[in-house]
Amino acid sequence: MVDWTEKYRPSTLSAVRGNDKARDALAEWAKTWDDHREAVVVHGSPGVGKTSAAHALAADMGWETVELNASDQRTSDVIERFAGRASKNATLAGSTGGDDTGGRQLIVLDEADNIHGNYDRGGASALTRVVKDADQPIVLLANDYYDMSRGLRNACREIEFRDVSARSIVPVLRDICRREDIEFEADALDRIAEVNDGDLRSAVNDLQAAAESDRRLTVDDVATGDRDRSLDIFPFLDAVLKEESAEEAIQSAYRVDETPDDLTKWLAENVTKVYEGEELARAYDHLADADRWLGRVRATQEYGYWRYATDALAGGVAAARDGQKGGWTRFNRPQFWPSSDSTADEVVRKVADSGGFSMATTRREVLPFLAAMTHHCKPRDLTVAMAAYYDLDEAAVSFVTGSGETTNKVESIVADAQELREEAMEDHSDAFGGEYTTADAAADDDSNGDDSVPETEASDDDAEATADDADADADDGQSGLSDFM
Ligand SMILES: Nc1ncnc2c1ncn2[C@@H]1O[C@H](COP(=O)(O)OP(=O)(O)OP(=O)(O)O)[C@@H](O)[C@H]1O
Repeated sequence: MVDWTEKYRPSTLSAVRGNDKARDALAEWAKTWDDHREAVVVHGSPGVGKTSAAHALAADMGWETVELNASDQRTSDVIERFAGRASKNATLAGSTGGDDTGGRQLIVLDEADNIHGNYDRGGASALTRVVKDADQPIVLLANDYYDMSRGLRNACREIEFRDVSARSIVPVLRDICRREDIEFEADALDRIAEVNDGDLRSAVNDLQAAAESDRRLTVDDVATGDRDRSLDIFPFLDAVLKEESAEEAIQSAYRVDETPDDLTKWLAENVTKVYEGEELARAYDHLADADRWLGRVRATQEYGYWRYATDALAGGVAAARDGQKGGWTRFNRPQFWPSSDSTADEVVRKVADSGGFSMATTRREVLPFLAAMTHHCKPRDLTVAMAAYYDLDEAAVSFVTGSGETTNKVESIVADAQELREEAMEDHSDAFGGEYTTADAAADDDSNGDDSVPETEASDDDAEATADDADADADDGQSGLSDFM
C-alpha cells in the first residue's frame, strides 16, 4: 500500500498549502543565502508541511538535500567535517562546483528542539557553532521553537509554519480524490479537515483510511473513521467507570496511548471515586487479575498476554459496574514509580519514533514481532541489526529478546550494533561529496519517525519477504532494518 502522504508530498514549494507567507520567506532565504549565509529554523506543529517545504525548496533551487537528526550527537561532527569552515576545500568544491545542482547541498536538520538530554552542554554549543559557521545552507526543523536552546535560536533566522486551516486542507483533499478517481461528498472532506484541526498529514491519512478501499467517500465513512481516533485518558476513565459496556470499554482501551500497566494504575487510583460496595469489590478483583497478567508479561516477554490484561482492566472493570453512572469526576493522576517498565517504555518510544507507529501499535503489534524475531538473541545478526537500527542499549536488548539480565552476549551485540551505526553514518557522510541523495540521507536519520517509515514493516506477517527484499531496499534508497544486515 502506498502511503498517500508520501505519494502526494509536495514536490515544489508552490504545492505547499496554507502557509503562503512562511513559504515565501523560505524561498527568499534560499535565494539570498549567498549574501547572508544564515541557517533558518522552520518551526510549527506536526504535519503542517515543514519537512516537505524544506525538500521542495531544495528541488526548486536545484539543490541536493542531506537529512540529519539534530538530536543525534554525531550530527555536529558530520556537519563539521563536510560543511564546516575548516573543510571549505576539495570535498565540496571539487564535487559540487561545476555540476548542475547549483553546487549546494541543503542540510535538513530534524528535531532541533530535541537535543537536550542527548547532549552535554559542550556538545550542544558545538552544534550551535557548526550551524553558525556552516558552509552550506541549513534548515533546522522544530515543533517547539522555545524548546530550542537560546544559542541555537540566536544563530538562526526564524520562520513559523502555522496550523493549516480547514479551509486550506479541503483543496488538498479534493485534489487527492480527483487524482485517485475517488467519488466524494463535499461534506465528508469538510469533516475530515475539521476534525484534524490544523494537521494536514493526519487529514491525508484519514482520507486514505476512509476512501481507499471502495473509492467512494461519504459523510458516514468519515463518522466511522472517527472511532479509530486515539482517546485521552480522562474520557477513557469516564467510559470504563461510567458509560460503556465491557466490550466497548475494551475497544476504548486499545485507543488510549498508554501501556496496560499505566491504565491499570489509572483505574486503581480512581475507581473508588465512582464505584462503591459490591461493585468496587468486583472491580478490584478484575484489576488484580490484570496485574497478574502484567506480571506474566514482565516475566516472559509474552506480549500476547497484554490482551488479557486489557480484557480484565477495561472489560472486567466496566462489567463490575451496576448500570451506568453520570456526573463529573475529578480524576487523580496516579503515582508512577520507576520500575522495570521504564525500559519497556523507552523501547516502545524508540521503536514508535523510528517506525512512525503509534505507541499503542508498537506495543500491540511491533514489539511482540521483534521479540519473536530475536528470541534469546537468535539469530545474532538480526539482533545486532535491530539494536543498531533502533539504537538500543544493553537493558533494551535484554528486554526485547527476553535474555534476562545483561550478559556478555548482549554486551557484544550492542558493541557490534554501535559499530554498524558508525559505519552507516560514515558511508552516508562520504556521499556529501556529491552522490548523496535525499533518500540516502533519510537512512541516516533513525529517529525521524514521521516521514521515513522504515521498509521493514515490523508488523508485516511476512518476515521472509522483508529479508529477501533487503537488496532491493538498498537500490531504492529506502531506509530500514535491512540496511544494517
Ligand atoms: N502544507 C502542506 N501542503 C501540502 N501537503 C502537506 C502540507 N503539510 C503536510 N502535508 C502532507 O502531509 C505530509 C507530512 O508533512 P510533513 O512531513 O512535511 O510535515 P511536518 O510539518 O514536517 O511534520 P513533522 O513535524 O511531524 O515532521 C506531507 O507528505 C504531505 O502529504
